[in-house]
Parts: sequence; structure tokens; C-alpha cells
Amino acid sequence: MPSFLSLCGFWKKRKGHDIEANVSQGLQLPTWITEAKIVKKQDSFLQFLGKYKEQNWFQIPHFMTRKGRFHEPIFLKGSCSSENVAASLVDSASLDESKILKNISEKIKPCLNGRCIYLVGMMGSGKTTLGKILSEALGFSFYDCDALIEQAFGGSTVAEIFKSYGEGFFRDNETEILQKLSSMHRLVVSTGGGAVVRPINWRHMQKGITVWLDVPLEALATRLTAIGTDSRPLLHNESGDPYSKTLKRLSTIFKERVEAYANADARVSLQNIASKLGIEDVCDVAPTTIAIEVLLQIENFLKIR
Ligand SMILES: Nc1ncnc2c1ncn2[C@@H]1O[C@H](COP(=O)(O)OP(=O)(O)O)[C@@H](O)[C@H]1O
Ligand SMILES: O=C(O)C1=C[C@@H](OP(=O)(O)O)[C@@H](O)[C@H](O)C1
Repeated sequence: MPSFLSLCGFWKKRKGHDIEANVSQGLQLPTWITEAKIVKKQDSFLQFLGKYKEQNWFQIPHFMTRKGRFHEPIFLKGSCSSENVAASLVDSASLDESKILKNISEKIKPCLNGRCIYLVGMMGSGKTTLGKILSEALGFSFYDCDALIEQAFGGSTVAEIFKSYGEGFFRDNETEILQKLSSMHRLVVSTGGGAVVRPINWRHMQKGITVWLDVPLEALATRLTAIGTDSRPLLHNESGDPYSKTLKRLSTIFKERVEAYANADARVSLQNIASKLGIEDVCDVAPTTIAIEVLLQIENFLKIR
């Protein structure tokens, strides 16, 4: 693997310190950074955008490759003093996403100051799946609100609790669990899809950072139809084939809740990730890629604050 790459392109100064480097496509790229892995802006140009921090250095921040993977920042050495100057790659990292996830986690962890991360989103949006990945990467503990409620009821399932005591009773327990968790630190919490409807729950969750996993309803319906809706009692009252009735019910619930989800500190849109990567089916975006995006969105939020 070459450790040094000569990029022939030209630098263009933009808006004070912003520069844009359009690098022609006929580059001699090493095999691990093929053209397909860099965002292509126009037919014959690959475009890198970033801040020109020091005289001779240009950093391409974490970027997503077209194959749906994240690449670590790349450092280019160059100059913006004249056009068509050479730029050189002086540092590179492997494409191993787990390593990237770990690196970003280590960077973000001190900024969290022990604050918990609350994942909110519709049923099946991946709160539990991503919660586990993120907690491991950050070295935080993972809690799933539904599982805690089930434990508190001697192992009864959410569906059984709904059936025996009603939704209101389940929601009261959900609030109680969130209140308990809100006094703790260094947790990643997977909330139930409906936790966002009660303002009191937001008061608890806002002690930490809330992240909305925004997944297209069709993808949710596909996932939930595949695993069955037995454990999700709110999906039980429609007629039709399993996919259509799940989608119909999800659409109704989403309309009622979308404004509440939008209260979250950060939003991770699976559709946006897939579009950026040129991936047609959002279901093809790997959980680790989404976890990385969650951390990047948290980083954005922390910078804005
Ligand atoms: N990124 C993903 N791509 C494909 N399937 C996923 C993804 N994330 C989660 N799933 C699947 O979707 C289903 C619901 O995920 P889960 O994490 O339990 O969601 P939630 O906790 O939000 O209800 C599970 O079968 C899980 O394996
Ligand atoms: O959306 C909802 O109101 C619910 C979502 C479920 O959790 P998941 O989001 O983990 O499926 C569970 O809390 C309960 O079935 C109610």
C-alpha cells in the first residue's frame, strides 16, 4: 500500500479560509482509495471540502464512501498559492469501521461529561441494535426501557402488560423507569417508541442527549413484518396482509408523533445516509455506519451548544 500519494489537482480559495479542492479524476489512486470511494461531485471532478487551517495542510474530515463505509480523515499537503499545485496524501487510516467507531467514541466521550445518550424513534428503528453498539464503543452501560419494564413485571412481555393493564399503565411505568435512569450517568438508553409522547419523559431525557433515529416507514414495516409484530401490541389492530397493515399502522402512529421526535437534540436520518452514499435500499446501511453517524451528529450538537 503506497504511503505517499501525489494528487494533481487545483486548489481554489473560497470564502476566506474555506477552500475547495477539485481533483481531477485521472488520478493515480492507491487501491484502497479508489475513485468509487470518494464523493464525486461532477463527472470529471472529485471534490473535497474543508477548512484550510494551516499554510500547507488540508484535512478532509471523516467522509462516507460510496460503498457505505466511513473513511478516517485524510491529510493532504499542498498549497493554495497557485493553481494546479500538487497535493500529497501524508496520512491515512484503514477502512475498518469498528476502528473508526472506536476512534470517534474516544474523541466524543470526554465532551459528554458522563451524560447519557437516549435513542428515540419509531418501533423497529434500531434503538436497541444501535444502543448496544454505541454503549460498547463508548464503554457506557446499555439499558433498554422495555426490557426494564418487563423485568419489573417478573418477565411479563410488553404485549402481556398492555393486555392486562392497558397502555396508560405501561406508560406510567415507562416514565418511572426514565426518571430512575435520568439520575444515572454514562448510559446508552434505548427508549420505547412511544416514550416521546409525554412531556415529562423529555424532562428526564434532557438531562442527557437525545438522538432520533429517523427511518423510512417502509423500511420499518419490512423489518417488523420479518420479525413479527407479536411483541409490539400497538401494531395489532389493522386488517390486510402483514406488510400493508404494519405500514398503515406505522403511518398513523408516525403522524401523531413526528413533532415529538423532532424535539430530539440530534436527528440521524437513514434516508440521508443512504442518499449520501448512493445506496438505493436504506436497509443496506450497516448498523456500524449508522452508529458512526449518531456520534457525528452528537458531535455537531455539542459544538452548536
Ligand atoms: N440498520 C439495520 N439494518 C437492518 N435491520 C436492522 C437495522 N437495525 C435494526 N435492524 C433490525 O430491525 C429489527 C428492530 O430493531 P431494534 O433494534 O429492536 O429496534 P427498536 O429497538 O427501535 O424497536 C431487528 O430485527 C433488528 O435486527
Ligand atoms: O411505539 C410504541 O408506542 C411502543 C414501542 C415499543 O418499543 P420499541 O420502540 O422498542 O419497539 C414498546 O415500548 C411498546 O410496544 C410501545
